[in-house]
Amino acid sequence: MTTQQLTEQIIKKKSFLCIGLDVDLNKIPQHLLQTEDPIFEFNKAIIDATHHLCVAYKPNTAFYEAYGLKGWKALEKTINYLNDNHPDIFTIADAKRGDIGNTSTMYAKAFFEDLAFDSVTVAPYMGKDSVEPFLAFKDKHTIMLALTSNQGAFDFQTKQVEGKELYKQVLETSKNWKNSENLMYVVGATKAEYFAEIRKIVPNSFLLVPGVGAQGGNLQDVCKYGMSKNVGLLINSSRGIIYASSNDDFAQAAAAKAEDLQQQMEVVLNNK
Ligand SMILES: O=C(O)c1cc(=O)[nH]c(=O)n1[C@@H]1O[C@H](COP(=O)(O)O)[C@@H](O)[C@H]1O
Repeated sequence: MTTQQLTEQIIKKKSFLCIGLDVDLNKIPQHLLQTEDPIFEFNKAIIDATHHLCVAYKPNTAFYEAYGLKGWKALEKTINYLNDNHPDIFTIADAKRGDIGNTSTMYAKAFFEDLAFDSVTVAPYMGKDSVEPFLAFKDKHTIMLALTSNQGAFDFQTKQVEGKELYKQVLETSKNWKNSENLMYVVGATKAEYFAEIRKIVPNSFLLVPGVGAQGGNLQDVCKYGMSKNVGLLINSSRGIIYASSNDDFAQAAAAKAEDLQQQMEVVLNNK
């Protein structure tokens, strides 16, 4: 998928919501545990109830890897279900990968070719030759961690390196990498006050913004400082949407939470 197609979808659906599919078997409704593939059944129900309200889904691979082969199968079924039924929706494998070049190429093949995700999250720590193998894939997107939503972001990311915060170095340096047009960046919603500075460096890049909902980030503040002229935001909520109810009505409850965020986004887009 191209960023142009993603932007068109945002305008059409009046939404830049990304729903995080972080499935925890301890949190899903009990009755699903009797089915053959509870993780997939849960995801399918959530997708069926929410696909008109969001433009992206982001399964975090940790929640699948934790269940071994069964979990990975459920991830494969989920991405296939999305690609078969909602090919217009942007898909993010939240795997936070990155390694020496030939290893990164294999990670990229796993997520872009074998599983056919549109994008994957990557850590910048190992530098250019660890990220460029991901960028080499046409119409696939590499979402690099810039300023994360957690407290630990202050351990390294905001520290000064040669007179500039490390996350700014990451943004500036990566702009010059080969195929950098395939880069997007992660910026946590809990760090809304940093968005204006970030937009000075990457005015047009898409930013994946987790941290709204369970982590307490504020949607309006993120939009105020982070929106680009082409919107340029994908705002993620995982637990705040998918665990809205643990009863039989879980999918409808998730849809209600997603709709609440979508409505707020529509207001922002109308006032843009
Ligand atoms: O890359 C991410 O998506 C990510 C980066 C970050 O800085 N903070 C962050 O919470 N995430 C992910 O975004 C999701 C947030 O989930 P909730 O807090 O439940 O909405 C989880 O899958 C996190 O792993």
